[in-house]
Amino acid sequence: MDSIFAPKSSSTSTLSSPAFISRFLEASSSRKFSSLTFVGSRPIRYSSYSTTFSMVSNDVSKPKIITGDFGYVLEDVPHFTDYIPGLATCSNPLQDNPAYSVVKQYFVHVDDSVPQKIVAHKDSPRGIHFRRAGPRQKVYFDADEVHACIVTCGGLCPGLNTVIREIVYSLYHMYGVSRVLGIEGGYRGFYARNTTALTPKVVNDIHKRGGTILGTSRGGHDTSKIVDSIQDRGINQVYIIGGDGTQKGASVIFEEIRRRGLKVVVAGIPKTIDNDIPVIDKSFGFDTAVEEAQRAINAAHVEAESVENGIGLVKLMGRYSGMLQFSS
Ligand SMILES: Nc1ncnc2c1ncn2[C@@H]1O[C@H](COP(=O)(O)OP(=O)(O)OP(=O)(O)O)[C@@H](O)[C@H]1O
Ligand SMILES: O=P(O)(O)OC[C@H]1O[C@](O)(CO)[C@@H](O)[C@@H]1O
Repeated sequence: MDSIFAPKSSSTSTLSSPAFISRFLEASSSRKFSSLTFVGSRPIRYSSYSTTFSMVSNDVSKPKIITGDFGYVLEDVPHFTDYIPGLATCSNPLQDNPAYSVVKQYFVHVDDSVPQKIVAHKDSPRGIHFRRAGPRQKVYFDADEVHACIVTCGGLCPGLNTVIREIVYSLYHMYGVSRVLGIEGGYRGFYARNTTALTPKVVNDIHKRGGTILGTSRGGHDTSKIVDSIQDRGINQVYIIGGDGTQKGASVIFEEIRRRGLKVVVAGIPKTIDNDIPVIDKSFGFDTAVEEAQRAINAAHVEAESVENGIGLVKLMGRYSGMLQFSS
């Protein structure tokens, strides 16, 4: 969440790139997260270690690839600094926050990236890397300037309300932002009349409830109407929580925002109860799903054991992913 705020573009020799781990690889299952757009960006300085960074593609429809020495490949994501050069920056408000300023190395270094594969051989190429998430020292928005919105799309997953709450709390309490709007009922809520003002008070208890307080839906993705609404409402940070379809939608929203040259950040927050995203440790809600599944399995086990030739059958969600079944 901190990565929505990105550090300063230095004046020379920089390439802009997003701060969230930008691009999740396709899952081993059928789920595709190939076009996630995450927010926050920072310049990539030519570091002393990797001296040959070069941008291979800066087309939003194609992967943003940066290469370096020893077979280093950074699969980056697009960001508004790609098309709005020379944006002013300011210090991250967290630098003055006693809760964070005491922690050494709290901020993510501009050159930090996360390797796709942990195991490597001494002679093998360094391989594919992703932008590392986390707070940067410099950000692109003044707190007063920010008008954020949050939307949830696709199916339900445990933890959606917790994610909404954390975004609101972080924006308010860590970054001093006071305008956060809840878009109701998924993508189509952008062009509906109703919205919800999200304040710490409004979201205080929502993590104790299931579902999403914003409501969700499938369908209703009209890109230009959505971006019209973003523009008309003066929104400049868009937090989109949802699955692979939702992230494809987020990607085309960003493309339209880019086409219009708007200084608007689009943050895709991946939601999958199936935990089928490589690179990240665990997707939110997965643990709860495992716990619930265990309850069902245990109950079925008791039933099955209590009768002669008893069989317990529990059907779990997951389609082509076996993580939930395996873990339960
Ligand atoms: N290729 C796409 N381009 C634009 N919008 C899309 C695309 N695919 C899906 N969407 C939109 O994203 C929203 C959610 O998509 P979808 O119903 O596929 O759920 P999902 O995000 O994949 O979540 P789940 O994993 O629960 O199915 C819908 O409003 C849908 O219109
Ligand atoms: O019923 P369908 O179309 O297979 O989709 C259900 C899938 O959606 C999810 O509920 C969420 O992605 C999966 O767990 C599940 O496998």
